[in-house]
Amino acid sequence: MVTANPLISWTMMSRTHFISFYYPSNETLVVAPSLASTTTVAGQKRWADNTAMLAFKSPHLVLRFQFYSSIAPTVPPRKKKVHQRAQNKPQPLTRAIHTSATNLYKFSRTFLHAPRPNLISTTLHQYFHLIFHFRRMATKRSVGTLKEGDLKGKRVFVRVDLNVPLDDNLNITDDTRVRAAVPTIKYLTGYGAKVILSSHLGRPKGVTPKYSLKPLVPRLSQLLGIEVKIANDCIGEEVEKLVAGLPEGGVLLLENVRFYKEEEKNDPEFAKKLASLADIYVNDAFGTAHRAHASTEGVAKYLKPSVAGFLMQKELDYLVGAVSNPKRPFAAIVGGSKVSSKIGVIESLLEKVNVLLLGGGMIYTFYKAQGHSIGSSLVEEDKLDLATSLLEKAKAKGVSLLLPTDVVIADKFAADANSKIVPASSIPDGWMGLDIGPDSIKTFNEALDTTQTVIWNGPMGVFEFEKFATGTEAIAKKLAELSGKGVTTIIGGGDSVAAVEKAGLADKMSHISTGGGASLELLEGKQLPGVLALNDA
Ligand SMILES: Nc1ncnc2c1ncn2[C@@H]1O[C@H](COP(=O)(O)OP(=O)(O)O)[C@@H](O)[C@H]1O
Ligand SMILES: O=C(OP(=O)(O)O)[C@H](O)COP(=O)(O)O
Repeated sequence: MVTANPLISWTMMSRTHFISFYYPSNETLVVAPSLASTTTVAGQKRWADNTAMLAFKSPHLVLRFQFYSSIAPTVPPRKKKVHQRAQNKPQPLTRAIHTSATNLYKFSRTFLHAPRPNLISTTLHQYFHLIFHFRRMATKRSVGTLKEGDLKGKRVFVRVDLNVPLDDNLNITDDTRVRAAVPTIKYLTGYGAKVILSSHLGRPKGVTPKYSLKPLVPRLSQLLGIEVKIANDCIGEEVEKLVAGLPEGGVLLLENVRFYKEEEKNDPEFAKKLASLADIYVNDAFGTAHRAHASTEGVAKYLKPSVAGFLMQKELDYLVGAVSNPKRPFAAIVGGSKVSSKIGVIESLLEKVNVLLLGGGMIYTFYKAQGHSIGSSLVEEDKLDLATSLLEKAKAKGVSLLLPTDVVIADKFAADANSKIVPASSIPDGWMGLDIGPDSIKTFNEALDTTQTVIWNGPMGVFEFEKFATGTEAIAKKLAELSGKGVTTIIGGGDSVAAVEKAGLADKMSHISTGGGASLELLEGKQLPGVLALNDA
């Protein structure tokens, strides 16, 4: 009988989808026959002979499904004869899921003697929820499906995320996002498309010169090997003229799309104006995919096809793929200062991970919730109850949630502050925790040594100050070392990525995400409007 909450994951292979139900307890394990084996054969629903129905005990896998979807129009040769019908007339994915789920229900009732019918339906509910979520996120049409015939001479509106940090002299201090945008642009120009690039920079209120995209032009031109033109606006006559004058293979960068308040309001008229500039829409702005704005979501309604760029695809592949079906043990490291926006992520991560390490500014909310003195450390008073319930939830789920045992404290928030190392449970008044301590680093490293997949979001301390960068650097080094041993390491979040870049370890990691908020929303199980708006594969 199944009693624990399931973790459901979905892996998309080239032509087959696997859905696995993981129950983190020593319960009965059942491997369900694949859908292809259970769907209608010669007018009869039956289990195929070659699929064993297994029921045995295991701490992990309980139910595993396999089905063929609409993107998998054929079944493997071995099954050709039996599944003639499935081969000739592929089922739409949604029907396949439905059939699959119905079969699971019947199967469970018949072969497990329906121990808990309501449990089965709960499982199916979650099953549907997750499948639709991941399916909608992961099966969008790719820019790679567009070839010369589709692109030559066509105007392509490409939403990129060029929201890069600039110093006071408007020099780019981290060009990761510019470099990440290049493959899609080069692909399009290579096929003779006329590329219209659109992005935001910062959060301007109206036209604000310091948020102009002009400083991006030299670096973009250098990376693309062509002279990128810049418009003074993102809509209007002048822009239309510049677009009309674009040669095949040319690139025009529109001015900051957030100079119009209509952008963030996802105003349909504004979206139409943007769309009127082009024939095709490509969204490659993963970092902004969690925003339903005119240039990320609205515009897709008026341009066909609307497809995902290569960066968008890569991000979804890694984040959806690695998190939906991770190699285990699976660990998450969450730090940084955005406690309120990350505490929800912790809750959803507890459903997925085996190990959860917390650092950065959010730990003090947990300590305070446990009754410890935290001095003047960062705390979100309204999240104390949530912190307590998360600690209980982790315990109930058997997730190893580790808080730092010692911290580096400072007498002020400054690079030259006096500092000392104290147990995390006794921070004196007037002092604030700004980094994790050496014992914590050791414990975290040991915990990470056991893992196969690690996602990291948020630094362990105020790494911008050398004195408080040790914990963050230690984690970056550990992940680089683990990557070398075949562990999948995924870094998301602007500051975490900056810390890894600063340590010179970015190229050692399996994946560096260009989206902080976007990757977190994805991990939380939220749908990204910028992805949903695109055409299905
Ligand atoms: N103990 C702490 N107290 C205050 N700020 C912290 C602490 N630890 C880390 N930070 C700050 O958190 C910021 C990054 O947080 P956040 O934006 O949540 O991360 P990310 O951008 O990686 O998602 C950094 O500027 C860092 O200085
Ligand atoms: O930098 C971004 O987000 P991130 O800091 O969460 O990675 C994106 O460009 C989105 O910007 P926004 O959070 O102003 O919408």
